[in-house]
Amino acid sequence: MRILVSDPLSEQGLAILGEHFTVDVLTKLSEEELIKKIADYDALVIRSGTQVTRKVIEAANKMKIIGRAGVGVDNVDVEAATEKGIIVTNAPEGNMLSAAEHTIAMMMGLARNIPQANASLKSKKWERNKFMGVEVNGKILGVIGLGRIGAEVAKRAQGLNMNILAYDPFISEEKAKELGVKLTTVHEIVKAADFITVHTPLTKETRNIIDKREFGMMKSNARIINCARGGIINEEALAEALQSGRIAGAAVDVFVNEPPFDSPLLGCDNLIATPHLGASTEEAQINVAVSVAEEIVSVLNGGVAKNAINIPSVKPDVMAVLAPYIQLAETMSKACAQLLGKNYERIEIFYQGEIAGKDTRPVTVAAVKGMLQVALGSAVNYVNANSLAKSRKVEVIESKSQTSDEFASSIKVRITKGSESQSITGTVVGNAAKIIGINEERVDLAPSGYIIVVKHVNKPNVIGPCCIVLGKNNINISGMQVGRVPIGQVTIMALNVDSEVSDAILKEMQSVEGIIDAKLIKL
Ligand SMILES: NC(=O)C1=CN([C@@H]2O[C@H](COP(=O)(O)OP(=O)(O)OC[C@H]3O[C@@H](n4cnc5c(N)ncnc54)[C@H](O)[C@@H]3O)[C@@H](O)[C@H]2O)C=CC1
Ligand SMILES: O=C(O)C(=O)COP(=O)(O)O
Repeated sequence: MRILVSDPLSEQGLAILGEHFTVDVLTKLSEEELIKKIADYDALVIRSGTQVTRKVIEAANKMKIIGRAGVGVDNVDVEAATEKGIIVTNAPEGNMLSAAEHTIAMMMGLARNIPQANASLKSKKWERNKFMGVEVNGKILGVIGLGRIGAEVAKRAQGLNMNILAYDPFISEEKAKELGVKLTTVHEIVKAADFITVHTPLTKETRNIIDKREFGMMKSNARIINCARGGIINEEALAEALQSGRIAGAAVDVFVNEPPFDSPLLGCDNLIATPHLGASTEEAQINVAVSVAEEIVSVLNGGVAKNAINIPSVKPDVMAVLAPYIQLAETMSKACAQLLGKNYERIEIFYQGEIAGKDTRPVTVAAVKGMLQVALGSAVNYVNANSLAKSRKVEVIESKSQTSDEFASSIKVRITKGSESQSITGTVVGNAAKIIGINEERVDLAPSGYIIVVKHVNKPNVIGPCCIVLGKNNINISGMQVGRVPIGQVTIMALNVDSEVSDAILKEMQSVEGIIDAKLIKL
């Protein structure tokens, strides 16, 4: 397999990849060059320098995984990758401390005009009065985005005796309390803070979260820092606020366009800037490169992606419990879709018992995958199953009940088209998965191989002739389950058979008096 590394990656990461695959390091490729080359590769490793656009992804016909050696994936069209079934993964923790330290360094540099004073002295000037600074001690630091990096910045700033206000709609009061941080709104922060720092991803919601209006509310001695992503703070509004003296200064590591040679910010004396150096430490680069390389080795060898952004990822201990159910759910919905035999408009997955208390998202994705695979084959995988279901307008419904009947945990998959539906129930006993129900009938079947589901009237001389058809055609029956209903009523018989059964044989079975239908499920 071949890996393309299109941004600088540390030797340690390259060595891990090189042990398993052919690795090409080709940096600074244009979009056109990348499109031309990408079809040859099974995985792509990037940092912030490569734009992985929809066009690039459309050309990536062998690609299984895109690994971002760092945090931000705003340079990847994740939606396009998901539709194409490509895993997008990152290294969420490897550069967190470096980015937090850089933020603190930028704040201190900003407070004491260190870059400007350094440049002045090196041009043989001794301007002690010009570079009067401020202390950070006792000041208010507003943190917008209190995730991994935001929280590390808050902790370090507390060490400098700063008081922290934070805004993050996804952080609980409890977590904020644990960090000793007061949660409030963006507007309260911009009004009160002496220093403001942003640490969100760049999204629709966070783009321009600090704009002209927010600068209008700030104190005149406010200073603002962006070591997250260009565009979270509107660059034109920031340049105007700096040039007009509306605020005292800014420190910026990241820009809307990089390199930002046309940015109005570079002309502002009260701006200090670095060329996207937040993650540029020896330690961080080893961490992220090793993390992403190990992830790629795991995925391309059929293992799991721990840090995937576009598939539900769960902790390894939870995964150990879920794994047999993931396989079972996929098999059951594959069986169910074959029984229904037509396009479907809804899949329902009912979780009962202990499993209902777990994070069942990977099991649900597996059920959706199993159903779609019947029609779409290998074009569907864990990454694109949900998005394919959505684009085909198939509703996915999960429901849960923690009360269990005779099994500690069970799953029922029901697939519906109009007024017709089919359902299959299964469970895991020890490590063995089994199908315990087909529609309302109780069965006990291994969920593998070939199963013929025969709908018939419960009366004499139906099952025998039906089995004779199989025997006559040299099909061995390895297991049989018959639903228990009163004589004269309709029930099902499920037959495990050892080889494939042709349509002609199924037809012959259907012609037996009392047989209503006979369908083959291939698992
Ligand atoms: N300058 C550099 O070299 C580096 C920059 N970064 C950037 O730093 C940023 C933060 O990274 P992490 O802390 O690792 O990510 P994270 O995912 O741990 O934290 C992001 C936080 O932002 C919050 N958030 C999301 N939407 C929000 C909204 N609308 N308003 C307020 N908060 C919101 C989330 O709840 C989360 O707590 C990312 O943009 C990342 O790309 C990361 C590493 C290095
Ligand atoms: O990890 C991130 O989000 C970063 O911004 C670091 O970017 P880089 O890998 O240094 O191009």
